[in-house]
Amino acid sequence: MEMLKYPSAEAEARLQAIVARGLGETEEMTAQVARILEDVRTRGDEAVLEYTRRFDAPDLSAHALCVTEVEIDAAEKMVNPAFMKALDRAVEQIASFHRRQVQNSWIDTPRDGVMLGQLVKPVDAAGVYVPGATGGMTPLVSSVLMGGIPARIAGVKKVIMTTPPMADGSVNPHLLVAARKVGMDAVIRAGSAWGIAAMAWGTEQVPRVDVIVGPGNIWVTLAKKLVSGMVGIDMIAGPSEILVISDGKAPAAYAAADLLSQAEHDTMASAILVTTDAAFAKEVLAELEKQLANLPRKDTAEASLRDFGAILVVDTLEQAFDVSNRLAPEHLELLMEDPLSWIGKVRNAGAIFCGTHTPEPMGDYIAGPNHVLPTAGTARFASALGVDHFVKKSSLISYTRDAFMKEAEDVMHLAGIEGLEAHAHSVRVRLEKG
Ligand SMILES: NC(=O)c1ccc[n+]([C@@H]2O[C@H](COP(=O)([O-])OP(=O)(O)OC[C@H]3O[C@@H](n4cnc5c(N)ncnc54)[C@H](O)[C@@H]3O)[C@@H](O)[C@H]2O)c1
Ligand SMILES: N[C@H](CO)Cc1c[nH]c[nH+]1
Ligand SMILES: [Zn+2]
Repeated sequence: MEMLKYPSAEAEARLQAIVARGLGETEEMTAQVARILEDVRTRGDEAVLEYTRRFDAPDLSAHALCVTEVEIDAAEKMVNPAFMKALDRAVEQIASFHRRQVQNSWIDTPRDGVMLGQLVKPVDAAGVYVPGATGGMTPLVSSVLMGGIPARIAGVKKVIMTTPPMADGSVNPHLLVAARKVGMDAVIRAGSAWGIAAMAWGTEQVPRVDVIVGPGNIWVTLAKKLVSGMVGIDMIAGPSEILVISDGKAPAAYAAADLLSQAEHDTMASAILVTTDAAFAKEVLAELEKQLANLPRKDTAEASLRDFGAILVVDTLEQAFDVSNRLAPEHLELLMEDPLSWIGKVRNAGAIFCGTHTPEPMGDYIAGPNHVLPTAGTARFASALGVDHFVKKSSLISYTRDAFMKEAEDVMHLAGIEGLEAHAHSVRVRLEKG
């Protein structure tokens, strides 16, 4: 990763390349995902099992898509007290944050004889995708909480989750314990596009859901995009992103560590530093080298920094915020003095982390807000996963006879302009009755 002065032609080219990454899909990838979706739609469990065996768990047995209660009982005996303590704290803090998001139904009487309102109702069934990488290598326990807790708070009756199994067909015990903790009704061992397809269409063993939420790699995200419309989806929550704005006053080691925290997620993740301090930029570059050397996921992080990373040196912090607003990053870190006084400059960002002691991973695991966030520039219009993604709102309308009489003429007039006589007649027939 090189250091670039911004604005400059080189920095512009780099930013364009990062923006152009989008989801990173090719036509062939989209076609492949479409084929998988169709295959699962027509062949159900047989197809899901085939893909799971081919990509993740060669030894998966024929009837084992759903994890059993016995497996979860066994998982509870495998996890240690430190995990349970951390899990309990995370659950409590995430639940407390999401309870504040609940919207109640309301009724109003804005005009004499007219009652209007909005009924907020949960969807009947929701599916939570929990990433696990090939063979369940990076089981995102925290994503179980981020999907399950808001669904439960919204009042969804049936909440299931699906995740790629490990090579022997088992699911990581920490995922299972977290699933029981948030009250998942079923855990399905199926990752990638076939996991999404199973929940979207329903199969013999997997219940069909109304809404699918959760993050994932390019295959998961493409599948969610393709099934959306037939089933609700939360957003495009693809490969992770971080943009750090720094005035150079925090230790360079912090900035480097925070960039790597997201780069290690995926070769397609993106990590960018924008700073007003050229000497600091150089120090961060050196720190990245140093910290990368000891990272177990060095190869992934290195590829991410090479392809979608950048260190930009700007003249002013205002320029730094311009760059950030253009990219609309999933995570924006304000690693600077008095970050709150700059909040007004942020227009597009999934989540904003303020100050030296708020590294991005606090939000990934424990702070309370959801870590499922819009990526690929979609923070321009999309928001963090929350209770709202699990409800729908029905409008409520009621007129008394007198109130109807007052507005009937106007309705008939508007219907006439639209050329919709039956609409007008539905009002006229009542007017004529008096
Ligand atoms: N935006 C967010 O809110 C957010 C939150 C957490 C994680 N993430 C992102 O989620 C992703 C997690 O990715 P992951 O890989 O660890 O787990 P994942 O579960 O998303 O992907 C693994 C699945 O993809 C399958 N797969 C691999 N190669 C494939 C291919 N060629 N065709 C079809 N399927 C294939 C694997 O077999 C496995 O089932 C990362 O990109 C991470 O950055 C995003
Ligand atoms: N940073 C991810 C969102 O992009 C969420 C996560 C889960 N576990 C670790 N990180
Ligand atoms: Zn993370």
